Amino acid sequence: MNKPIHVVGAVIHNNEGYILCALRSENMTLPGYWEFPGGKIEKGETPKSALIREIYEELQCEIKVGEFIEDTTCKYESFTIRLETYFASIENGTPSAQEHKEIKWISYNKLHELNWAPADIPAVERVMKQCKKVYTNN
Ligand SMILES: Nc1nc2c([nH]c(=O)n2[C@H]2C[C@H](O)[C@@H](COP(=O)(O)OP(=O)(O)OP(=O)(O)O)O2)c(=O)[nH]1
Ligand SMILES: [Mg+2]
Repeated sequence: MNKPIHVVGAVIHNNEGYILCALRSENMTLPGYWEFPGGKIEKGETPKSALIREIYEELQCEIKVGEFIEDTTCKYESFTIRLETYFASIENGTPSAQEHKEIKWISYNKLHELNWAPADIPAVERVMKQCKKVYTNN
């Protein structure tokens, strides 16, 4: 297996159980897949500081990083990704797509309807389960 590229993704949620989902554009790798916004951790960064920087670059807003969700390694054809996901909430600003083809808020119980990047599937499942507990008490 190639050495995994360490990537962080933010599961940005609001108080009504909607999650901000981002569609990768034609000029990115994995075009046409939905993902949690974020990107590669750079030298000297922690997952949390990388997420804050990436979200500012990609969505022009400030987030507060919360609970850890998943750590998944996924082998694609020409590279391997280690994706760590964290819940996050918006502290300042309104998300605006700088690099993605589209961003949209989706209710937690509809997340499975999108065409997710393969590395995201375990996180999507965990988010759906955790949100279901919070919003339906079971
Ligand atoms: N950000 C993000 N990347 C993901 C997810 N799932 C997944 O397979 N990836 C893959 C796509 C990319 O091949 C790789 C790195 O993500 P990226 O392209 O966002 O990296 P970056 O923001 O640092 O962008 P760049 O500087 O390399 O252009 O991880 C996800 O949920 N979020
Ligand atoms: Mg990115």
